[in-house]
Amino acid sequence: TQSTRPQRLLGAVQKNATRGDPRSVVRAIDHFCRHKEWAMNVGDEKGCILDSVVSEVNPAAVLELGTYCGYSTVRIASLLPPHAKLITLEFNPDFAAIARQVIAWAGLEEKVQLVEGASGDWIPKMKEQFGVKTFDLVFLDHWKDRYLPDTKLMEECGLLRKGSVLLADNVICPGTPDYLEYVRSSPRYTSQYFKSHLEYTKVEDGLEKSVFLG
Ligand SMILES: O=C(NCCCOCn1ccc2cnccc21)c1cc(-c2ccc(F)cc2)cc(O)c1O
Ligand SMILES: [Mg+2]
Repeated sequence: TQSTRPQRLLGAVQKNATRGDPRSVVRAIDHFCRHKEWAMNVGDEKGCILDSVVSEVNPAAVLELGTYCGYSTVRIASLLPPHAKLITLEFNPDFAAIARQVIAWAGLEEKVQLVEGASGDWIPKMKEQFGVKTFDLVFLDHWKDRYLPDTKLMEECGLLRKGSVLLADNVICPGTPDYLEYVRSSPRYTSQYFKSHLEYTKVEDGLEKSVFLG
């Protein structure tokens, strides 16, 4: 039977990356997506911006909304201090199954908890289910029309503290206009746009970094 693109991406990781070497996993995925098949990973250009924000925040607790094949999960987890935890949420069970194997190949299982399901269902249960107090960093990369409702939900559930950083992918392409309007106009956030390009293309895209002011 036909393989899926995520399965072929995993094959490229297992063929070209070294077990336990997160950077080689990232490099293998970027090479596959640039030269073989495009896929919706944050990619190498926006990935460098992601890396710099993660390093600056040096988070103990991270939430990623949208795992896909685990590319940004591996980038983030490889930069976390010891004992820091990354919870990543994926709606699609087939994507989740591939991501688990990519994360394992990178040797980062200890730092990552992959949860399957919808953000609207899981965000209200984060504290009781995972013993989370607040998130130091949230990477939004899931359905673009869920960025705003889920940000409001995280506020309501007390998952953000003064200084929590939201980093949102795709604020230009595919675009998240209602979310951008909200974080840029709300007195409760300080927002900054990092201009870049849609992964593996010349199309404009960017990341929006928003600091919650409490
Ligand atoms: O659609 C995208 N990502 C989202 C996937 C589903 O996420 C669903 N999902 C994952 C957890 C989760 C939790 N709760 C609900 C839904 C939840 C996405 C799309 C593009 C893109 C840009 C141009 C094109 F021509 C075509 C596609 C680029 C990106 O970087 C993206 O991230
Ligand atoms: Mg994205």
